[in-house]
Amino acid sequence: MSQMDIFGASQKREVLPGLLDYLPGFITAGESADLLQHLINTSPWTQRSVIMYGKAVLTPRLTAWFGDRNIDPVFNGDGLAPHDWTPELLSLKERVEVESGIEFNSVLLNYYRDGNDSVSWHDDRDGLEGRNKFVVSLSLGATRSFDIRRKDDHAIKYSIPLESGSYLFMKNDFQKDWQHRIAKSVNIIKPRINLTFRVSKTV
Ligand SMILES: O=C(O)CCC(=O)C(=O)O
Ligand SMILES: [Fe+2]
Repeated sequence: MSQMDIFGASQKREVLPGLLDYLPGFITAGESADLLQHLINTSPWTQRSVIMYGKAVLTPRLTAWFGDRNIDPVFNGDGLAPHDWTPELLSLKERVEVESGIEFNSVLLNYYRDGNDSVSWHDDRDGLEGRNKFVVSLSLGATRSFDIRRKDDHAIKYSIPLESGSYLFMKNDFQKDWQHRIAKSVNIIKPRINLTFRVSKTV
């Protein structure tokens, strides 16, 4: 898998023109470290299960979902309503809205305790509103590789290291044409939290 040349960038990089923008240092190192600890300690973490080959399997990561009160819980992995926004998450939401120009109504937190935690190939379309599924992803803590591949040709794939404090904007047809994952990485022992701001369907 080729490694994209995104090192040394201090401003927005168009990783895939019109589809994927990467902005390192969106949150400063100090604030990222504080937020990581705060979110680890205070978020209502749950481990979701998915049905695979007819059996319930625990997903290898912890999640917490926050959002507006009118969000349709049917589309959440465990069918539960999102938790109410916290002041910290609301302020991050406002910052990503200014940067992206999109108004979001929910955020999914994924907590990767170490390199054994992961998320397998998928796209982010379930439960999201609109034709184009715009998602902003913030990363805190350990750098993990964000792998992407084209749905119609899995040989077209890239790996983007998501640094602490970075902002990734998945826009236009990215979710329609590409899949993404965070693979396991045995030598990573530090935690990482990823926040994906979404426009979820409402009731
Ligand atoms: O952890 C990440 O960077 C990606 C998380 C993700 O793909 C998701 O929550 O849908
Ligand atoms: Fe995703």
